[in-house]
Amino acid sequence: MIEIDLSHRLDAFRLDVKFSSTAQVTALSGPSGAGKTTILNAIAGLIRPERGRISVSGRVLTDIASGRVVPRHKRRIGYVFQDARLFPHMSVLSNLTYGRRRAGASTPVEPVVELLGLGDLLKRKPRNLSGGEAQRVAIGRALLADPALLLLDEPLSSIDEARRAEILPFLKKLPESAGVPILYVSHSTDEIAKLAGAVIHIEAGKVVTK
Ligand SMILES: Nc1ncnc2c1ncn2[C@@H]1O[C@H](COP(=O)(O)OP(=O)(O)OP(=O)(O)O)[C@@H](O)[C@H]1O
Repeated sequence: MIEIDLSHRLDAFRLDVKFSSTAQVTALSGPSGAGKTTILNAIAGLIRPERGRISVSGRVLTDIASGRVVPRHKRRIGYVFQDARLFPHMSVLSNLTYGRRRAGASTPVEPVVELLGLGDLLKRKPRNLSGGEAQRVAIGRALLADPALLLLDEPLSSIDEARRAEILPFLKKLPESAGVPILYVSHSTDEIAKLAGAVIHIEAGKVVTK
């Protein structure tokens, strides 16, 4: 269960949202500039909202009123950005185990490699991966840090149609096989229909009921 109630201002932009979800995959949809990434950044602890409360699976990560703001490295939030942001000098395997070492997690590597179909890629450098493969590695790296919630910010937006079809099945089976709920930003109604159990629609910094 994720419970979000926050307000934040970025210059002229005002975010005021309240929602909760018990779905395994929750989609955040809405037009460009609506505030979706700002919500993910607040959950990940990259920004401190002016007001509000964020809890994930009963654990309070942010509660401005009581002064509780868990530092980002202790949040157990996996964050996968639009571009994979892998370490270019490291092999796929080193990229995968980096998050795990950093989080002090002991998640076994093999099931994640299998789940995401990375077995043949482990020795490669990121420059030798397709966009879809790189995103799968980024998701694997986030999963191996044993997150309580996985944030995916349009993970397929920089990937062409053919490669999207390649990665969608992996995303679909992720919550059940990895046991990690997902909050997923997407503009694509098709993707949302295929993946999400709940949809939160954001427009101009507010939750809109459709
Ligand atoms: N650091 C910042 N300073 C000022 N305004 C910002 C800053 N970051 C974002 N904004 C503004 O806040 C609003 C929300 O941005 P945000 O990135 O959360 O939207 P989004 O819904 O994720 O958009 P997109 O789908 O295009 O990624 C936008 O109007 C954006 O211009």
